[in-house]
Amino acid sequence: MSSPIYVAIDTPDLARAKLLAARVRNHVGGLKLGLEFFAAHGQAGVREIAAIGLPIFLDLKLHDIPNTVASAVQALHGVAPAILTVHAAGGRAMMEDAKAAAPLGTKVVAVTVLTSLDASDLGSIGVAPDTHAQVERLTALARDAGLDGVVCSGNEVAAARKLWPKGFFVVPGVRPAGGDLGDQKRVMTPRQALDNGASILVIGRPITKAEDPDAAARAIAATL
Ligand SMILES: O=C(O)c1cc(=O)[nH]c(=O)n1[C@@H]1O[C@H](COP(=O)(O)O)[C@@H](O)[C@H]1O
Repeated sequence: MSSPIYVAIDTPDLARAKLLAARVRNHVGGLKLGLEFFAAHGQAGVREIAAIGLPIFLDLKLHDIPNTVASAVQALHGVAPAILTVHAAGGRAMMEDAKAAAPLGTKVVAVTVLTSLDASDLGSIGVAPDTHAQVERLTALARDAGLDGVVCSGNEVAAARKLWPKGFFVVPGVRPAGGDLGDQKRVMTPRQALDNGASILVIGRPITKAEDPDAAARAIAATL
């Protein structure tokens, strides 16, 4: 079975992205490219990284009116990523239209509550300050909209999977024991996140900022 680790290649520097991807390629299951990389290099850049031969998770976290999101997803057919993100908070119609516009083999997954937010952050944007309840609510909405899965933290993934046993669960906010949290607030170790029901783990800085990214990826893989 291929590794559940997707490395977040978060850099606007194409040469660095290629180097990182090439260094970790034998010990991870896929590569995640997000806003930072896409803003700098667009689809041409995605194709260059895809040429390394691993599945691509294109994390654009689309969140707009249904027509705009569907048109953006349609415009991505040239890269047809393995996984694509939208924000569940965009609503059911937006998610339905995003899925309908996606290439056949692309899993469309919805971000529930960002792992950089805690209960008090939810309160500050007018949402009930309960991350579990909000993840569960948005997971049910994504399931009913016909998406493939959701993104949530390792803290909520067991409860979310209970609501959607066949869903595809993406867990970021993953840190090896004692690792630097950075801007993440809801974190978990890779082993715990998998045990709780994650389908894949998104791991960025613990690998990409390590002196030896390949060794860091291997060390994390060894804990799984
Ligand atoms: O959709 C995501 O991948 C995502 C959702 C979320 O709630 N939290 C989150 O951190 N991410 C992404 O996961 C990666 C985490 O990176 P590190 O914190 O460096 O491991 C980043 O690329 C984030 O954009």
